[in-house]
Formats: sequence, C-alpha cells, structure tokens
Amino acid sequence: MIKQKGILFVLSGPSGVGKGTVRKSLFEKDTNLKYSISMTTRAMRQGEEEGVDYFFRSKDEFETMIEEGRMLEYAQYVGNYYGTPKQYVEEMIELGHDVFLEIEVQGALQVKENYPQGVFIFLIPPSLEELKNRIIDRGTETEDLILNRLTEAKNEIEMMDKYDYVVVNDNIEEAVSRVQSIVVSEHCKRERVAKEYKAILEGENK
Ligand SMILES: Nc1ncnc2c1ncn2[C@@H]1O[C@H](COP(=O)(O)OP(=O)(O)OP(=O)(O)O)[C@@H](O)[C@H]1O
Ligand SMILES: Nc1nc2c(ncn2[C@@H]2O[C@H](COP(=O)(O)O)[C@@H](O)[C@H]2O)c(=O)[nH]1
Repeated sequence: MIKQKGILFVLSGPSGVGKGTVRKSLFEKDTNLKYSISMTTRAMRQGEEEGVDYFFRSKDEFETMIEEGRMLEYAQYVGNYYGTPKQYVEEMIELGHDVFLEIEVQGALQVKENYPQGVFIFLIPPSLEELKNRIIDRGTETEDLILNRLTEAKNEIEMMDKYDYVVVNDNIEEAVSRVQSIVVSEHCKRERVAKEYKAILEGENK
C-alpha cells in the first residue's frame, strides 16, 4: 500500500505584511498542520523564545548547517541568515503530515525550484503605505532596518506572479480564511488524486 505524503505549504511575502499573524491564527483553527521552525542568525527580539520563534544560531553554526547540506533553503536577508532545517520538514512530509513554512521570497523560490509540488502562497499588503505603518507600529526595528525592509519589499512584491496563490492581507480574518480555504482545497485535491491513482493501480493488479 502506498502511503500518501504530506503537502508542503509555503507562506511568503514582504516583512511586516502579517505572515506571522496569519499563520498563528491559522494554526488556532487547523491543528493538523506542522510548523517548521526556522533558523536565524539575527538577534532575539524581546518576547521571543529559542525553539519557538526561531532556532537562534551564530553565523558559524549556520554556515556549518549549510556546508553539511542540512538546510532545505536559506537566504541572507537584511544582514542575517534565515533558513529552514531540512530534517524536520522531510520527516513530517514522509509521515504524511502537511508542513507550513513562513519564509521570505528568495527562500520560497529556492523551495519552488527544488520542490515544485509544494503550494506557494504570497501575502500582499493593501498598499505600501500600510506596509510601512505595520512595520513601524510593530516597533521591532530601527529606522534604518525599516527602510531596508521596505526596499526589499518592493523587489519581493514583483515576484508574486511566481506563486500559486496571492492573498491580500487587508482584513485579518478574511486573509486567514482565504489561506485556510487554500489549505483545505489543496488537501482535498491531493486526496482525490491519490484515490484515483490507487484505483488505477488496483485495476492494473487485477
Ligand atoms: N490585517 C492586518 N491589519 C492590520 N495590522 C496587521 C494585519 N496583519 C498583521 N498586522 C500587524 O502588522 C504587524 C506585522 O505583522 P507580522 O509580524 O505578522 O508580519 P510578518 O510578515 O510576519 O513580518 P516579518 O516577516 O518581519 O516577520 C504586526 O504588528 C501585526 O499585528
Ligand atoms: N528564507 C527564509 N526566510 C525566513 C525564514 N524564517 C523567517 N524568514 C523571513 O525572514 C524575514 C525576516 O524575519 P524577522 O523575523 O527578522 O522579521 C521575514 O520575511 C521572514 O518571513 C526561513 O527559514 N527562511
């Protein structure tokens, strides 16, 4: 009997658009998804926890992970490394669990290159002005870093055509509900395909 693999969902979009907010709300509704905790070299923010928000590592430790081929994807973003450790994602997918990544655009495009069967969702802000306000109001970055993130945002938004779905995060509940619908419908689609495939195999074995 063929065991069905899990689906890899990738939520991406510019910094401050609300990826983390959408993901946390989605995980309160859909408890079957597994979240892949990223690794980063950036400093821990107030209120963040090791192994919950990120695995916080030194530059040397991160580079060793890269050299050993243990990252599914990684990127340098505004002066720091960010990446997805491979082992957890591969194990969960093999066990049939759906895995959710929340990552920036360079990394998402690497995953798409190496794992095109993933489902790629791009979150966009209602406007660049609103994006700026959200980053400022969050209060986690200095003025310089905010400007760097906004410069990146403009380049990142140009990549949205490469994604399977684009969701506007204007009203938070609506955005979460759209992402949830994508997750449910992709899941149903894969189950239907798997059933059809199984029926074909059974027919061939008669
Ligand atoms: N729909 C929304 N309307 C208004 N504010 C929002 C909305 N979604 C998120 N926010 C707020 O915008 C700020 C940035 O959100 P969040 O930290 O989730 O973004 P992010 O995309 O995960 O950022 P980063 O990529 O930098 O981690 C937060 O203060 C959050 O409360
Ligand atoms: N390519 C990857 N990008 C990631 C990963 N984890 C988070 N991120 C993205 O980095 C920026 C900055 O994050 P912040 O926590 O410093 O605000 C943001 O867009 C994150 O989504 C990852 O594993 N790989």
